[in-house]
Amino acid sequence: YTWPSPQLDALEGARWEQPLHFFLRPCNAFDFDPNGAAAGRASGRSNAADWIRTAYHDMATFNKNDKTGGLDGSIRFAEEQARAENIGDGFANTLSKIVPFSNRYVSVADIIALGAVIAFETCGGPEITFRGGRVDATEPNTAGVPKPDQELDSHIASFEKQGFTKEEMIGLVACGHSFGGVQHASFPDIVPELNDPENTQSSAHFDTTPVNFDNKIATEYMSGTTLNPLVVGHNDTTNSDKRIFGSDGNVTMRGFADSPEAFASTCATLIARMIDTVPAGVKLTEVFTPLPVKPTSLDLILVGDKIQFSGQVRIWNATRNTSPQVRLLWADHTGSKTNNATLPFNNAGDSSNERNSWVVFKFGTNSPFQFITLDAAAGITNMRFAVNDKIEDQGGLGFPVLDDIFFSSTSCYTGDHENPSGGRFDIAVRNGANPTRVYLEKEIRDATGRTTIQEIDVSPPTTSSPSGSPAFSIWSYNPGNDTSDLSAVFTIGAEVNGVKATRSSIQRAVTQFTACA
Ligand code: HEM
Repeated sequence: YTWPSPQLDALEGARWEQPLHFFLRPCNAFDFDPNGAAAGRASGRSNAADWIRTAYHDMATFNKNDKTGGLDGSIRFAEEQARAENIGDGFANTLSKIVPFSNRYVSVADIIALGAVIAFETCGGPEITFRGGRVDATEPNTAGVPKPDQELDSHIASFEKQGFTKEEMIGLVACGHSFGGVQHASFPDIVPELNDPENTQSSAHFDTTPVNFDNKIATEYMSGTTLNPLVVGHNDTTNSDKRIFGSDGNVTMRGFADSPEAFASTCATLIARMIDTVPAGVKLTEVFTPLPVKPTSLDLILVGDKIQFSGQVRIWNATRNTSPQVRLLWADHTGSKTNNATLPFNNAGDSSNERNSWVVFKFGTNSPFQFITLDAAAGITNMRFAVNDKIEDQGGLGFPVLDDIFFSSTSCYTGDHENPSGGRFDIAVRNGANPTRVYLEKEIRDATGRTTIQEIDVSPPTTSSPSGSPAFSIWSYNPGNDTSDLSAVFTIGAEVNGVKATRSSIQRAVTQFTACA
């Protein structure tokens, strides 16, 4: 895709930089057992397994006939979690970790899908094709997640309704049950209390490698050594994996046991289909690859007749040792294309996950990084980067920068810095931009946990508005003593020629400016 796209930029970071993978380091990490982890013991459960099960249970309500249900974040509703088909605390645990990573561009449902993708990719599984754009349900879905005590025919019918054939059912269950196990607490009739100090949650595992993806779920099943509690459980009524795995005479499972590659590629296909099972009307994004060069966190602030410009640029597939030299070249409103600055390497900033590494160059954030100071009238219109002298400009398009509407350093707060009693947001609007509306955007969660944007109108200039550059006018918003606005962070939105758009990726609070004179 072409930068900038607020939604794809956010999804690209979440999907490829994978901040969620820190919760899966190591893959047996489990954050909800103070007696186990605190005492240095294995809990027998893992965040990774819970995330995969959460994605499946959110999706499994899909009804292909009327295209309702599916992966839409409805598992976050207490009413769904209270159903017998969703027994256990795995869903609440998962959501408490991953939902904070959802935002205006990445829905709760996208983050649930991504949690499963990242669990597979971090813990030995295949790469899974990911798209974004899922829409969060506003109410619980109809029940429909399979339970272990159902008969084979009803499982076949259930997967059929979810959009999967019998063979695909075998695959999907085997892929999921490559992780985790059955807990005593949720299924005391299937699993006894294990009294194992290295399995404090008493989870009877589906295979001998419960925190990693591999085909042991199939090899152990085929060789008859499996301890899978849904295959060799003492009560045959709940041996659903046994009925499902054997439902085609073991043809599918034998294939998985014979070929780890075939199992991995089948899982990549089926898990991708599972997470792309969404209700009618939802249009998923394209599949996107990591941008080789990606500007992020760009910020402009008007200071007198100058603009302080700061931001970052991420270089994909690089490490500290192979770090390139990066120069920023930019064009401005005077037509000059020769401005340039060499970007300092952020020493803290080479990062990696299980699969990728990248380096981040920062400019204009904290010492020792210097602001790039622009003449306010000249501003900036477009960036290019020279990476080891090779020009990166998205095939000639460059990286366009909107410098028409941004915060002015005359914004200020009154009273205590920690606890302001008042203040003013000043917004610089370039003469000629002619917005019909300028507003502050506050990201809030609605009553159902979805992120929405609250807009607060900013007033056009008055004669007493502080002046800085003759190229700009100042619009202002005074929150009075509204403590919710004085403690909040905002981006700026504007409507120009009937088109509404967010102007900056950086959120600012009134206390990020100086005290009012
Ligand atoms: C007929 C279909 C299925 C049945 C009856 C079934 C049943 C179960 C049961 C009883 C548990 C134990 C839960 C607990 O103790 O809290 C479990 C765990 C799990 N299931 Fe399934 N499952 C099915 C399909 C799937 C599918 C399709 C996936 C994913 C693709 C999946 C992923 C998981 C995972 C990862 C766990 C482990 C959770 C943990 O260790 O905390 N299951 N399943």
